[in-house]
Amino acid sequence: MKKVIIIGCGAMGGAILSGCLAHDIWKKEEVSVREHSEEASAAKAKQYGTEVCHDLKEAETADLVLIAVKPNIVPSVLEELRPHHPKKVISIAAAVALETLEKGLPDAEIVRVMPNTPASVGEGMTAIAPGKKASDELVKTTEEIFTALGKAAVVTERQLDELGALSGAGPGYAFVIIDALADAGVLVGLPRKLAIEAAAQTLYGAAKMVLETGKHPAELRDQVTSPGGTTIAGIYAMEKRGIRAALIDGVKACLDRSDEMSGK
Ligand SMILES: NC(=O)C1=CN([C@@H]2O[C@H](COP(=O)(O)OP(=O)(O)OC[C@H]3O[C@@H](n4cnc5c(N)ncnc54)[C@H](OP(=O)(O)O)[C@@H]3O)[C@@H](O)[C@H]2O)C=CC1
Ligand SMILES: O=C(O)[C@@H]1CCC=N1
Repeated sequence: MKKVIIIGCGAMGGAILSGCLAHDIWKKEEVSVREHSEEASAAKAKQYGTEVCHDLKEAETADLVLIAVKPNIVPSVLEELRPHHPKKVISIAAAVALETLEKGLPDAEIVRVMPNTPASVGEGMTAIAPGKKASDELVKTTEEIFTALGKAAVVTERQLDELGALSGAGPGYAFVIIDALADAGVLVGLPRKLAIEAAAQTLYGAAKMVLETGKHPAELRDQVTSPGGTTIAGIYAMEKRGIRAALIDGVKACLDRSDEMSGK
């Protein structure tokens, strides 16, 4: 039996946990969760049907420790963990560099990972950057976990930060776009529920076409835009309002904030 400790079982830690349980990567009894208090840990354990990590001493014998707290909490978690010499650690914290993690836990094999919340429904996109001491086995285990929860790519640490701004934060952008398209549907007369379903399914279907055909998105867009037709009129109006520049600026601002947070 494996022993996995999840430190911080919020939006992302919980998404990874539910994905791993659903895909039989971990069994409930193999996982213990730790929150900032015993009470909070018990509540999360009850929610997911897992065990509670009562004492970080348990990290001494754990096969894997997943750090999934907010970046500003990571230093205190590293301090708490250090005396217990965890062997294998995955950190999903944005803007907390491998160098910082390796200084905090000098004995551990460490991998930095940038997942996203669609991992909870098996459609995640995860970047994996191995630390200096990370064994091939830990990288393989990490790839196995996140491939089961969607797509995963082993990349450099800089690319992980860049992907953080694209795919890590990306679901946030996508939900805004879906919400805005649904508003547009309501504006032209559709019921809200139908408008949300149509907006979400349309983005999902378009994304699937890009992934399955391997065609450039511009080529697929051309198939929708008849000359002098309706779609090109819509795209022209959106381009005039700077839709592309808004998205590019958004990703750049996200990366700049990540660099600022990690002191670059
Ligand atoms: N959300 C996302 O889409 C993504 C997040 N990440 C990264 O994942 C990490 C977690 O983010 P997210 O899940 O959104 O944050 P959440 O706040 O949802 O989750 C963090 C959890 O950690 C708990 N916590 C706080 N202090 C401690 C502590 N000392 N020990 C144990 N648990 C503690 C929090 O409890 P409480 O709420 O009571 O404080 C909360 O349940 C961040 O570092 C973020 O950068 C990476 C990719 C995507
Ligand atoms: O906004 C955040 O801090 C996290 C990092 C990537 C997605 N969400």
